[in-house]
Amino acid sequence: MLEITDLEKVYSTGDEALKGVSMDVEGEEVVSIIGPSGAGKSTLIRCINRLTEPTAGSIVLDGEDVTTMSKSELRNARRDMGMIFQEFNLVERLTVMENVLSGRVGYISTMQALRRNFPEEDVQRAYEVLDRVGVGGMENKRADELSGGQRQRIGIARAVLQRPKILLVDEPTSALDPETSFAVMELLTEIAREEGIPVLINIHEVELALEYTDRIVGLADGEVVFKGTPDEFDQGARDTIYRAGESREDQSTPGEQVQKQQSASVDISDADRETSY
Ligand SMILES: Nc1ncnc2c1ncn2[C@@H]1O[C@H](COP(=O)(O)OP(=O)(O)OP(=O)(O)O)[C@@H](O)[C@H]1O
Repeated sequence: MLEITDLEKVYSTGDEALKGVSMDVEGEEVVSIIGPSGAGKSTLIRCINRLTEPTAGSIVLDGEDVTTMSKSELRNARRDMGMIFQEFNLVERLTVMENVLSGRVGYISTMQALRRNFPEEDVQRAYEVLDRVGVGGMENKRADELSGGQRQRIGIARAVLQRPKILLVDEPTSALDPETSFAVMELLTEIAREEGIPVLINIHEVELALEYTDRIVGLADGEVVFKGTPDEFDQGARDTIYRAGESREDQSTPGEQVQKQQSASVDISDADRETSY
C-alpha cells in the first residue's frame, strides 16, 4: 500500500532530517512512528504527501511514486491521503459543517467550491461522520467555539469524508490533555478499521503507540533504529531509540542549537508549501 525507500530530506539550512528511511504500511494496519524530538518524525509524515519536499528516495502509494508526480497528479494523489494535524488545521471562522465538507473540495469544480455547493450525498455523509466521531448536532457551530478534543474530532471527520486510501496523522494528541488523547487515539484507530484503511501516526507518547498501534517504527536522528510490534518493544528498544537520539543531540553545542532553531524558522520554501495544501 505505502512503500518508502531510502527517503532523504536535507532542509535548506543543511539539517539532514531523514537519512535513508525505508519502511512500509500494509493493508489495514496502524503504524506509529516514535522517537525523540528532532528525530525526523514530522518530516517523514509530511514528505509522504509532499507538504515537505523530499530530497531523495521514493514513496510509492498504491503502486504510484508520489515523489515524481507533477502538480496535478499530486493534487489527485492527495485525495487518497487523509491528513490529520497536531493543531487541527481548521478554518476557525467557518462552521463545523463547512470545515468537514472541505474534505471534499478535491472532488468538485472550483466554481462549486467557491459557492460551497457540495453534492447532497456529501452533506448527508458529513452528518453521518460527524455523528460517528461524537460531535453530532454541532454542525452550525463555528470551529473556534469548540474544545481541542472536539476540534480534533472535526479534523478526523474531514479526513474520513475525503474517502482516503490511507490516513497520515501528525502528532494528533500533542495539543490535548491525557484523557482526551486516549479518546482521540481510540476513535482514530476504530474509524480506520471501520473504513478499512491503514494509518501512519507520528506520535510523541510511547504509551499511546503501545496501546493503539499494530506496529512501531522507531526513528533517531533521521534513521530507522527499531521496527517491531508493541510486544517486541522492550527496554532495549526504548534505549536504542531514545538514547541514540540523546547522544547525537548532545553532540551540538547550545550555541549551535540556537542557530539551528533560528535558521529552521526561516525555511521559506517549506513554509510556503504548508499553506498550499
Ligand atoms: N522547516 C525546517 N527547516 C529546517 N530544518 C528543519 C525544518 N523542520 C524540521 N527541521 C529540522 O529537521 C530535524 C527533524 O525535525 P522534525 O520536526 O521532523 O522532527 P520530529 O521528530 O518531528 O520532532 P518533534 O517531535 O520535536 O516534533 C530537526 O533537526 C529539525 O530542526
